[in-house]
Amino acid sequence: MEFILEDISEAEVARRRGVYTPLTDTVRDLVDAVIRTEVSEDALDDARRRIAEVVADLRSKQMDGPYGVRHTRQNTGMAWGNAVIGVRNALAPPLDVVHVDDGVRSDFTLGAAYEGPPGCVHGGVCAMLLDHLLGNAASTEGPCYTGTITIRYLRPTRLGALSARAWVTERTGRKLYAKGTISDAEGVTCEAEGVFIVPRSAVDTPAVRWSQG
Ligand SMILES: CCCCC/C=C\C/C=C\C/C=C\C/C=C\CCCC(=O)SCCNC(=O)CCNC(=O)[C@H](O)C(C)(C)COP(=O)(O)OP(=O)(O)OC[C@H]1O[C@@H](n2cnc3c(N)ncnc32)[C@H](O)[C@@H]1OP(=O)(O)O
Repeated sequence: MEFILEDISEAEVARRRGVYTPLTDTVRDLVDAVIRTEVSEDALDDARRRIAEVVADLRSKQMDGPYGVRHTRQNTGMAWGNAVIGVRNALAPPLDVVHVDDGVRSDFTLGAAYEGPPGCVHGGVCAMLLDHLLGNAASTEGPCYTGTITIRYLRPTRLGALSARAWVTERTGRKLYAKGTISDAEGVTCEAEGVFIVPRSAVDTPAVRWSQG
C-alpha cells in the first residue's frame, strides 16, 4: 500500500483537472438523472444502450486496478479516485476541502444520490464525509488512518446545501484526536470525534496538500 509519485508539473495537474472535472460532473448529473427520470421505458432502454457504448469507449484503454493515491514532487495530492474528494469519481460529492485557522472546512451540496431517510442524507454518507474531514484535519503533519470514529446524529440532515468542519483537539505520539460537525442553515446536524493514527510505516511520509484533491 503505497502513495504514487506522479512526476508532472503543477500546470499539468491543473490542465488534467480541467479535463476530468467536466466529465465527472456530467456522470454525476447522469446518476441524478437516472434516479429522478420519468421518461418512457423505451427511452430508458435507448439511454441504456447509448450509455453502454460510452462505457465501452472508456474501457478501450484503461489502467489496472484503482487510480491509487498519487502526489506530485511538490506534494500536491491527486487522490482522484477518492470516494469523498475524487476529481475522477462521480460517486464523490465531491468535497472541496479548504484549510482554515483551526482545521479544515468544506461547503457542499448533496442531492438525490445521497438519500437515506426521506429527503435526508444517508447516515453512512454523513459518517464518510466526517471521517474524511477529520482525517484531513489530522493529516497536516503526515497521512493518518482512521483508528476509531464515533458519530452522533443530533437531528436529520436534509439534502441540499451543507457545510462541515473538523479540527484536531489533541496529539499524543502517533495518535491525533479530532472532532468535526456537519451543519445546515439551522446549525449542527451531526458531530464526530475520532482518533487518527500515523501508521508506524508512514512516520517519514511528508504531508501532502490533499485539499487540492
Ligand atoms: C496513511 C493513509 C491515509 C489514507 C489517505 C487516503 C487518501 C488521501 C486523500 C485525501 C486525504 C486527506 C486526508 C484524509 C485522511 C484520512 C481520511 C480517511 C481515512 C481512512 O479512510 S483510513 C481507512 C480506515 N482505517 C483503516 O483501514 C485502519 C486499519 N488499521 C491499521 O492500519 C492499523 O491498525 C493502524 C495504522 C490504525 C495502527 O497500526 P500501527 O501499527 O501503526 O499502530 P499501533 O498498533 O502500534 O498503535 C499505535 C497507537 O494507536 C492505538 N491504536 C491502534 N489502533 C487503534 C484503533 N483502531 N483505534 C484507536 N486507537 C488505536 C494503539 O493503542 C497505540 O496507542 P498507544 O501508543 O497509546 O499504546
